[in-house]
Parts: sequence; C-alpha cells; structure tokens
Amino acid sequence: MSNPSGSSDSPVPLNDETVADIADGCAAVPTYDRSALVAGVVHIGAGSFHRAHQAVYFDELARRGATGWGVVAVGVHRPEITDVLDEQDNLFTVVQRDAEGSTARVIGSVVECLLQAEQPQAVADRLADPRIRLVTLTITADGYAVDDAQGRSGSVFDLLVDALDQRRRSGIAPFTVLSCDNLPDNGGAARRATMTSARRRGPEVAEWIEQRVTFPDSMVDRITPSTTPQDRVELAHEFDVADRWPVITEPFTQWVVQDAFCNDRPPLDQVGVRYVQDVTPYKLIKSRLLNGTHCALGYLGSLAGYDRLDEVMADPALAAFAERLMREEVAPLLPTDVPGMESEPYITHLLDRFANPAISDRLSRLGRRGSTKVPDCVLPSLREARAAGRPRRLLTLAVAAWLRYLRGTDLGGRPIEVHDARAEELRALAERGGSDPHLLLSLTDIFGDLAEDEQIVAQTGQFVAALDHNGVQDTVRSLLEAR
Ligand SMILES: NC(=O)c1ccc[n+]([C@@H]2O[C@H](COP(=O)([O-])OP(=O)(O)OC[C@H]3O[C@@H](n4cnc5c(N)ncnc54)[C@H](O)[C@@H]3O)[C@@H](O)[C@H]2O)c1
Ligand SMILES: O=P(O)(O)OC[C@@H](O)[C@@H](O)[C@H](O)[C@H](O)CO
Repeated sequence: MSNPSGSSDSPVPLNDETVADIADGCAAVPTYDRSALVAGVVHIGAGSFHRAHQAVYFDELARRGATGWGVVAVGVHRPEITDVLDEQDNLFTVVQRDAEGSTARVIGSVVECLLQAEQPQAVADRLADPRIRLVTLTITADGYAVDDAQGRSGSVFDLLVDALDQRRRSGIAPFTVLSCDNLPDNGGAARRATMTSARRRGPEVAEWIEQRVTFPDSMVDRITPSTTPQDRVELAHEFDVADRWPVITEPFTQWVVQDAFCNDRPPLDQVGVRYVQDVTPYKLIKSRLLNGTHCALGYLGSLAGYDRLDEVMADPALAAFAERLMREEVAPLLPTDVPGMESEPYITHLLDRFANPAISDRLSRLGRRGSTKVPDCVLPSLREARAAGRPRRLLTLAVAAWLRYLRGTDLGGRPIEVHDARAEELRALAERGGSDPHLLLSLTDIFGDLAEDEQIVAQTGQFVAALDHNGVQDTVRSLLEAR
C-alpha cells in the first residue's frame, strides 16, 4: 500500500533503530527479531536481482520463524551497494509495482554485507564457517569464464575452492553451490568453473569437491530493472522511506530448484520455491520465451528509438511481433507437460509482464551481454526450428536486429551503448559487414554452424538491410502480414 498523502517532507532514513517508525507508515518491515538470525547462506554478487529475489525468499523464511538462514551478501564489483547497506544495517526496500499500484517491504534477511576486494579475509572466514550450508550466486554469465585466456585468478570460483579446501582440511562438510544466474545449465556451469579452479589448486581438493559438493540447477524469474536515482525519490515520496539503494521489481516471482543439496536444504518449499528432480524443462520454457523475447524486443526496440520495454509493448507492431514470435515460432518447440508452465497462459502472462508500465525496464538492460544471451536464448530456437522445418523468420529477424544493434547506433543515427564483454570486436565486424552478415555469423563460438545455412544467412542480410531502409515497424509489419 502506498502513502495516500504522498508526503516526502521527512522520509525516515532506513536502519534498525528507525524501522519501527517505518512500520507505522506504509511499508512492511521485518516481523522477526533480526538479532536472532544466524547466517546460513553466503550470496555472491549482491546486485539488484539477488535483493529482489533470493533475499526476499529468505526474509519470508525468517518471518515464519526459521532463524538459521540469514544471508551474508558479498559484493564483487559494486562497492557502493555494500557502503549503503552498512549504513542501513543491511536493510533495504523492495518495491513491487504494476498497473494496480505499488507495495513496499523492508527486507531483513541480509545480516552482513562484505566487499570481496576490501574484506577478503572476512569473506574467507564466512565461507569456511560450518554454519554456512549454502552459497548462492548471481554473478552474470561473464562470472563463469574462469578459463579465459588471461587465466583469471581471484575469480569467484577460486574463492569457493579456497574455502572448500579449508573445510576439507578442517573436517567440515562442504556447502551446496547454487547458481541463480540465467544460464541454460547454471548448475553445470558452476560445477565446471569450480572444478577448473580446483584442478589448478591440486588433485586432493579436486577429488573431494568432485565427490562431495553439489551444484543444483535452478530456474529463477522476477523481472528486476536496475535501480535509478528517481526510484529513491519516488520511494521517499510514496512510502516515506529514505533508502539509498532500494530495488524495484514486479509482483511475479518464481524459483525452481533441483533437489540436490550436499548440506542442509533450506525449507524454501514453505515459501513458494519448487524443489524438483529436473529443472531443465522449466528453464527451457522460461529462457526461450521470456529471455529470448526480451533480447528480440531489446534490440528491435532500441533500433526504433525506444528506451523502455513498456513503450515497446505499447507499439502495436512490436507487441504483435512479440506475441507471434512466442506463440508461432518458439512455443511449439518447447515441452508441453510442465506443471504451471503451459504455454498459452504462460505467454499471455508474459505479455502482461512485459507491458508493466510501472517498473521502467530499460532496453539497455535487456540488450546487455548479447554475446552470451543470444546463443543461450534465441539461437537454440532458430536451430531447432530449422531442423524441424518449422517457421523461423521472426527468430531470424531477432538475430538480424542484434547484428544491426551491434553497430552502436539506432536507425535514427543516435548512439546505442553496447554492454558486452566482446563489444569492440563485435562492433568492428558489424560495421565492416554492413548488411552482409557473413563476418558476424562466422563467429562459430557464438553462432555455431549457422553461417553454413545460406538461406538463413541471406535472410538475415535482407532483414538487416530492411531495418536500415524501411525502419523497424514497417519491417515487422510486412513480415507479420506475409504469413
Ligand atoms: N534482473 C533480473 O530481472 C534478473 C532476473 C533473473 C535472473 N537474473 C540474473 O541475475 C544475475 C544478476 O543480474 P542483476 O539484474 O542483479 O544485475 P546487476 O548488474 O544488478 O548485478 C550483477 C552482479 O554480478 C556481478 N558480476 C558482474 N560481472 C561479474 C564477473 N565477471 N565476475 C563476478 N561477478 C560479476 C556484479 O558484481 C553484480 O553483483 C544475472 O545473471 C541475471 O541474468 C536477473
Ligand atoms: O539479466 P540478463 O542480462 O541475463 O537478461 C535480461 C533480462 O532478460 C532478465 O534479467 C530478465 O528480466 C529475467 O530473466 C526475468 O526473470
């Protein structure tokens, strides 16, 4: 419930002492004794999503009386977050918004915030503490690249291996490593990265980890934009809370986790988490429909000059594109027997979520890291549609839009900032190739053998040219009408 008076004269600064005053206002606050919470989880990568998702589930557990699952949040790259949370006694506000209104809730499950670069010993101590039974990760796909050419050291996985080795030598059970990143095989990716680091360290620890540590797969879902300064102003105005780092999200949330824990399993099933044997079908459906369409709309929308996803969804041509991409080209390739994920209602709900006018989800967020997301969320559908002889022109347009986006300008010539670890290399190839996509499509580590399919190459090139000459809406409209 928001503050009907909308008063922002004296928003209450958020910390343990003031939280009771906030409880008198409009935001929900922790209903449990935070001083009794013991850390049972270390979370690495305390960005927006962790705070809108896993931290909320652990807060809900604490509200139900579980005291052993407090969270130590470790920042990797973003010192400002830990500074702010230190000042705020690790409290922060999650605001959920949609067309119906907003609600705010102060989350109390994070019991400590540490910054790896500044407090490496404290991080190592927590990870070695036997009370920590679970390590969760949101470090983006880039964080799993431990095998890169520089032979990166000090990676998150070196940190985990150091701690696991210390636990082994002290006779302490290992923790479970639970990736909450959007990767097709996130458990496998965490396992491979950990094992790469463990083998560098030595055969004994590598063998111990191989035999003792589990890396459950998970599907995570809650659309969470990056927090802006305006969000802080609005929180103060609507809820009378002065929070320097709130997080804004949608009402929907979902977490499906493989039931494969090598240490205690948190009773998250009591607060909405679904524990299953095989997460794969859940992830396929979510990543190909939600994240694949996010990519497509991120690139097409940016080229058309839009800034936010709700603006794109208010454009009839692009909204129709999103719906038909999902219903006609992507959904028919997906499993049909996954409880709660039946494609018709799932897609209808996704279209509503994408159109949420209240969360200001920026296309720049949806378009970031395309060199990992397009191969994970778009190209598999294209490849499978090709193999099955099914329609794939909308998927091909999504790929063409990405290639055009990589030039770093929209169709009106305005600059687009491409956030991608390979941005420079990709931009150079996109500029050199123009509407000839051969140079980019020949990057087999991204596109596999797609460049060998002359029909797809030709069509991709035609779509890049059509986008340049006719604009996004006309290209999309003529494609939809032609079917
Ligand atoms: N925001 C969402 O809607 C959402 C929903 C589901 C899943 N996710 C996933 O959660 C993860 C984090 O997303 P976010 O929205 O919180 O983004 P964010 O930018 O707020 O946070 C990213 C986090 O990853 C860390 N990180 C980035 N590169 C890293 C690297 N190379 N090594 C180690 N750590 C690194 C950063 O320090 C930061 O803590 C991503 O994998 C994303 O796909 C996000
Ligand atoms: O976070 P990314 O960059 O992997 O992907 C951007 C969005 O598609 C993603 O964050 C979604 O909002 C999320 O997966 C919804 O659960």
